[in-house]
Amino acid sequence: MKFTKMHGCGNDYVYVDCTKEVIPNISETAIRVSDRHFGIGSDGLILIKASDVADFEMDMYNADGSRGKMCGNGIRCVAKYVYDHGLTDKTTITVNTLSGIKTLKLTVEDGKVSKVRVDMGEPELIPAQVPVKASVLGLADDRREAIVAEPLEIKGRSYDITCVSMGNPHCITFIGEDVRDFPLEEVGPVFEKHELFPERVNTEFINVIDKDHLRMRVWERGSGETLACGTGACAVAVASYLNGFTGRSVDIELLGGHLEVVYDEKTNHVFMTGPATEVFSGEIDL
Ligand SMILES: N[C@@H](CCC[C@H](N)C(=O)O)C(=O)O
Repeated sequence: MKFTKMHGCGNDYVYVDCTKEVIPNISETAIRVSDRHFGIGSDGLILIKASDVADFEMDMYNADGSRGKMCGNGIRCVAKYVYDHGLTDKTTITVNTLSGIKTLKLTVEDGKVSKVRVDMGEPELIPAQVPVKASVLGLADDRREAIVAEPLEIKGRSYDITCVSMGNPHCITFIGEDVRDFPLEEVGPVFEKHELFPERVNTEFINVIDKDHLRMRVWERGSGETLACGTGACAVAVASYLNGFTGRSVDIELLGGHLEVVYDEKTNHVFMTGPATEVFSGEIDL
């Protein structure tokens, strides 16, 4: 299998051009290639496919082989791949995902994509759609209002949580201590598998730096701690705005870089801008 390793702010995936390759047993292949000791080493596997409804299709798998509906960092890298590898010469492209068609605007410098702006669509706030089982928090399961700053006890500590889907479920909590010192490995898996989240969850732990800046660490369902999460950053921008911590435009500092996110008032869409980087290409026997 020919592959290309790419990352967006350190959130790294193995990319396969499935307009040319056919992958057997995709979940097992994702587990195998993601292994950082016995495989290529990545947060998961992303297949780039032809599409009947958009310019391309993205099919993404986490490191544990589970399928993701959307990947914010991944989709920027898909855009870079298809442009830099000559699959398109368009600088505005559409990509179909399990959470709908996204439109991406590519910035090209010296013939290569350096930066991508993605229209991530509207955030989903209705608890049952995120999905979140609101009754676990003592709220009605058919509630239409967002879950914003509701207390949840995890390992003897109360966290105020806000729940947002950006095509995949996110639980956001703003904490007082420096996120860089937070025991994510202990706490992240407890959030991920909590009964509140019927499809597991991605959890973001956030410091508010000021009205325009946030610092974030993330525990992703299916991959554990990653250096960045694009859908997570978008969910965080929405959550921070709903909590009144920031305005509609924020710079988010992640362990692997920065993402700019705008929660647009007119369209109710979230726009994410960030880098995409190719690391190396290779070939692996499956
Ligand atoms: N890192 C991604 C999100 C990947 C999928 C996620 N772990 C899930 O299963 O929901 C991003 O950049 O958005």
